[in-house]
Amino acid sequence: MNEIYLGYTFKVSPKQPGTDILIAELGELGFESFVENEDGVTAYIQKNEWHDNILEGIHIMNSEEFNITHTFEEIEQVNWNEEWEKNFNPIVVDDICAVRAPFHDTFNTEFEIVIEPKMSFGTGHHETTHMMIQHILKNNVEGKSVLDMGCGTGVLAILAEMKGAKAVDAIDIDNWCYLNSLENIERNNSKNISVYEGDASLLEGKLYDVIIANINRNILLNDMKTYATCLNNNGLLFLSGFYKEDIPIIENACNKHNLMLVDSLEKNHWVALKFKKA
Ligand SMILES: C[S@@+](CC[C@H](N)C(=O)[O-])C[C@H]1O[C@@H](n2cnc3c(N)ncnc32)[C@H](O)[C@@H]1O
Repeated sequence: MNEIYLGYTFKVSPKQPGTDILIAELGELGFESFVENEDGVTAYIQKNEWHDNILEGIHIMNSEEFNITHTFEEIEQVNWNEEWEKNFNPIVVDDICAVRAPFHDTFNTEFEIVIEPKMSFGTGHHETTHMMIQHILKNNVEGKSVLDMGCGTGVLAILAEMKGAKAVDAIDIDNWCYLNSLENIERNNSKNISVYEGDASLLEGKLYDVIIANINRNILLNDMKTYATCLNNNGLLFLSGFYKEDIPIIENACNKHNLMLVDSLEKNHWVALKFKKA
């Protein structure tokens, strides 16, 4: 990765949920990597994706509820490994599933996933990844065909495979995530996962028993019809990447396609919903 990046360091008060909201908004504008710190977050964007007024479209910066200041610098070469290594602690979800880096000690949990996340989203630290892991742990995927849409590091696809899914497709629109998922799949010795770079247009003619999509509200709404078409009857759809306030709009879009809400998890304002196709 020799592209030139701009690194914005934001101080956010109150830090939560301000930092999460800010990260979600920056992600929509093309910022692609986020390193949280004590006061907020440093967000990176490639220079060719950047323009002078980029921060003007960020609603939370004009909100009276939060005080956000920032500095920024141009960076010739970011040492991504160093960045994420200093910020990546192993996590254990419900004492059953650990997500750790290759340099951490092993855990004695039923499932252990080794991830080298680099710039891809999905170390299990983010609330949405954590809750999607919880959903997968609670549900039977044995012998099922699974789609992990917006796979990031591939962490959710890897867990589904470890839990006995017979075939898993993992798709991400981002080239870096696609490559990182391939690496992590090999690292975890996953045999039944196929990774593709692209979006919902790759799904034509596909059918799954379970679809997992942790992306964001607008992309989920946009692609809902495709997900519904690709889901077998009685199939399960797990959705995350949006806030509690977005539940009615997401549920409404799902209901239009015979997808009924059957379970929900919430963590720091983020939610992860389970739908069943009638
Ligand atoms: C919030 S991350 C989730 C990563 C991982 N599944 C997890 O749970 O940690 C969302 C991922 O969706 C990808 N993405 C964004 N838009 C997409 C689209 N239209 N189709 C497929 N993937 C997309 C992003 O590149 C990013 O890796």
